[in-house]
Amino acid sequence: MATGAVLMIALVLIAVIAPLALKQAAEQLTPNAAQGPNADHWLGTDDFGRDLLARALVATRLTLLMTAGAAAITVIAGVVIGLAIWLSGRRVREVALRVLETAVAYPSLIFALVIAAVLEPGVSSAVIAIGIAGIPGFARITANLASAVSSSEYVVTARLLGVSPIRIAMRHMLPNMAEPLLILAATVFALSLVEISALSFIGLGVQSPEYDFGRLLNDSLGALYTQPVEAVGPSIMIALTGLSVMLIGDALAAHADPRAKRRFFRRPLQRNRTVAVPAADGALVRVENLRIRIPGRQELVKGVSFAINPGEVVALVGESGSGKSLTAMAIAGLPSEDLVIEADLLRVADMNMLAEPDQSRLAKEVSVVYQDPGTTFNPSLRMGSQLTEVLRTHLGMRGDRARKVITEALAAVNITEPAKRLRQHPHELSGGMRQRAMIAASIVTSPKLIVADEPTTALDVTVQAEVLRQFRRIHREQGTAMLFISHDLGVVEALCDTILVMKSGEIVERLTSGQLAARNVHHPYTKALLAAIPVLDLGRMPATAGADTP
Ligand SMILES: Nc1ncnc2c1ncn2[C@@H]1O[C@H](COP(=O)(O)OP(=O)(O)OP(=O)(O)O)[C@@H](O)[C@H]1O
Repeated sequence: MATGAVLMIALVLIAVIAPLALKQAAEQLTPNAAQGPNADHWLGTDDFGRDLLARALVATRLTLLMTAGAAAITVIAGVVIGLAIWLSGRRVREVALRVLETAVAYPSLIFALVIAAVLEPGVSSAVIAIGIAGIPGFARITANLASAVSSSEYVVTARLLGVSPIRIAMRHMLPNMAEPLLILAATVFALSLVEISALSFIGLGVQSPEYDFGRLLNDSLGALYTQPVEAVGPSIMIALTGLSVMLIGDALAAHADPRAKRRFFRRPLQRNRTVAVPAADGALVRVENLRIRIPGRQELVKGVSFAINPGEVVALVGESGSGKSLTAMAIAGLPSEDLVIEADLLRVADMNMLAEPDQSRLAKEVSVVYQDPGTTFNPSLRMGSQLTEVLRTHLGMRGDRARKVITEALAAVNITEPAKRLRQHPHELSGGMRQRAMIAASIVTSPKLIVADEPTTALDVTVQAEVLRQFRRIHREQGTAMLFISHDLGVVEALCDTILVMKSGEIVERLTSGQLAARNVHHPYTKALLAAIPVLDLGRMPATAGADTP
């Protein structure tokens, strides 16, 4: 952004100052005709003895004004038309979209040439021609963006509430489309620059004695073999103007998509650390003094320590934003790339999670079940190909064998007609079914650890009970260790051996299941959580390995 902005500021300064300071050198006829570059005329002079550098700099004002004018016509008309299409009735919209599609199929420069040829050649006709020629493309893109926003719940609600279409467009739609539109506007500016220069170059744009970059290029054509340096000034100015706008557009795009930006700032995990660490203490997971922070800002997780023994079910409980998911995802090897993860020790089995552990081993030994079964699966792929992916990729199973294994796993989590489910898309399954399918997929590799991040929160109470039953069964049958995240003590009471209560990035209380059952809690926050337990009677799980709470 900085380079693009600095370049653009420099160009604007040139556009303001050059016509005032260099007009004489740029336009006064002198006897120094057709000189090559020299100390007085850095780019030489033209056939009339005018300074070529001065002319290129003076032309910046007219070129920028024309480009801005054309881009403004395209963007304003494009946005108005694109929004109007989505605010009008279905019939008008269908016809308008087809008309736009036909117009977009026609190359905009040829469209501009036709308009410019019809109008009298000159500055305003070039601006109007290029501006109008860009409208269909911009309107089409705006209509596409508007189509996504107009089906969002807040727009539908506003419609139901009787908010006027113009108000819906200004308050609800435009602000939510502003970022991509701004980025596109930068592209439109760069395109308009090239097209306006092209029009002037072929004689349909700016007419002598006025001159823009394209007109200067046109003037240089006659002397291309004898005085080729004449083309250098306007060419460089066109390239610099286009470059500055595209750099600004790129920066806007990076700003709109933080993931694109964070690659540059990514603080990698300590790659130089050894991948394998000794696991002599018998714990499956050991976390010592885990700290997670946003670079340059406060810590989100502030020195958390705990262990999970093989076969143990540990719960991380706490209010929203207390750092449960961050802790769990660091353990699962899925930390957010824009965060800094530090710890004295962070290991699963003998894998050092601060280094980059072997992906294939990680996929087999640690499974993750996420909160929202609606977003876990790719809606465009059938369940079969998604559920069998880990088996095919990491266990090298062939398709039919993988399908057989996953069919059995689906049946084990009480999914009816499992073979049929594999042929279905995610939306054809209920939320509870999708979550159980996720659980089935998480156990087929016989992982040592399942990290379940609020796996029941998005489900209704009866489905919650079924999903919890499945976790309990898996634990009983396979002895898999689990890290179970919840903000609900009632849910974890039925499932977990050890309960770690988190608040503001710290573990404020550690409880065994016995202590929790006996309501033997001390921290006021834990007491408050206990008071909020909903009734969900699942019975207790059989006791497993004892809690290891350093
Ligand atoms: N990538 C990130 N960049 C900046 N802040 C983040 C990031 N991820 C999480 N946070 C912040 O860290 C804090 C802890 O987040 P975390 O997701 O661990 O909370 P949680 O306890 O799991 O809450 P919930 O129950 O709502 O999921 C929150 O304040 C959150 O806004």
